[in-house]
Amino acid sequence: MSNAPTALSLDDVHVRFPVAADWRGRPNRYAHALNGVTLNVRKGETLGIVGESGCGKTTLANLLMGLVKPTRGCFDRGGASLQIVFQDPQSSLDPRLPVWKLIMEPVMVNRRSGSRALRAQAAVLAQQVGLRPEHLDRYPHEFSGGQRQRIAIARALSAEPDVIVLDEPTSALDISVQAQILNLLQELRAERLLSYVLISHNVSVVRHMCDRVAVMYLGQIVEIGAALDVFAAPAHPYTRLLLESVPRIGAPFLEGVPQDTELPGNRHLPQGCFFRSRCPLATAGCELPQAMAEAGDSVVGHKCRCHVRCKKEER
Ligand SMILES: Nc1ncnc2c1ncn2[C@@H]1O[C@H](COP(=O)(O)OP(=O)(O)OP(=O)(O)O)[C@@H](O)[C@H]1O
Repeated sequence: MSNAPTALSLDDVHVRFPVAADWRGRPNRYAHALNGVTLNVRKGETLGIVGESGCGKTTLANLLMGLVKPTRGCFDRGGASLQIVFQDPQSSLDPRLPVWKLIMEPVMVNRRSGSRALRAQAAVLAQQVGLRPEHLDRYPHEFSGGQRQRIAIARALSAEPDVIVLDEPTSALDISVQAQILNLLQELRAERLLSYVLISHNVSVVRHMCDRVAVMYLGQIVEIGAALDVFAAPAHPYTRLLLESVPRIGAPFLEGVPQDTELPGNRHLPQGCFFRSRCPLATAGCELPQAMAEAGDSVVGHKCRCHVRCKKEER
C-alpha cells in the first residue's frame, strides 16, 4: 500500500474564513481553519483523519469536495472523482424522492439514460449495499438509520468515484448497526479499489478501518503514519493524549491536559508549536514553528510535528 500511486494530494493548503469586516465591509478578521495541510491519498487506501472538535476536519472534507477553495496552497485532484457520505443520512437524503432516484441522482444530472435503465442500475447498487428490490420505490422515512446510510453509500457509488469522503459515517447510528456499515464499506473498498478519506472523532473506528491516519490539531496535521504505527507508538504529545482520553460524560476531551491551560483559538494563531500551551512536554524550543519530521521510532512514513519527539527536522 505504501507504494500505491497517489489519487489526490494537498500541498501546504490554507483555508481561512472571514468572521468580521471593517466599516467598508472588507474582511479584517479571519478564522484560520486549515493552516498548511500537506497530504496525499493513495489509490485503494483508507486514510483516517482524527482530531477534536474545531480542528478543521469538516473544512478539509469540504475542500476535497470542492465546496471551499484553498486561500493558499494547492489541491491536486489528479483527475479523481469524489463523492461524500455524510454523518446523518436523515438529513442528507431528499425525503421526496424514492430510493432508486436517490441512488441515481448524482448521475441523472449528467446522463441521459432512460428511467428503466437508471432503475436497473439502482437495483444492482441497492443489492450491493444490502437493500432489497422492494426497497427501491420506498421513501427515506420508511427506513432505519442503518438502511438510510446504505442508501447514502449506494448513492455515492452510483457516480463511480475513485475516492469517497466518509464524514463520521456511523456516528449517528446505533452501536449494533455501526459494525455492519463499517464492514460493508470495507467490502466495497476491496471490490471496487476505492480510496476512502474517513473523518472521525471515534478513534476505535479509525483503528478498525484505516491503513494510515493523520492527526489534526488547529488546522495542521501534527502526526501521520501507518495506523498500526501511530496507534502502537504515538509520537506527538497531542496524539498521545488523544489516544489516552476515554470520552466520558462531563469529562474534558483531553484528560491529560491541565484544565487551567487556555485552548488557543484559530482567530489568533499561536507562535511556534500550536499545541505548546497545552503540552506536557513543552520546552523553550517549542516557541519556534515546528516542521513535520520523521518520528523517533525509525518507521518509514511515520512523521510528526514536534522537535522533542522527532529525530531531526526536515526544514
Ligand atoms: N464558514 C465558516 N465561517 C467561519 N468560521 C468557520 C467556518 N467554517 C469553519 N469555521 C471555523 O473553522 C474551524 C474548523 O472548523 P471545522 O468545522 O472544519 O472543524 P471540525 O474539526 O470539523 O469540527 P467538528 O468536529 O466540531 O465538526 C472552527 O474554528 C470553525 O469555527
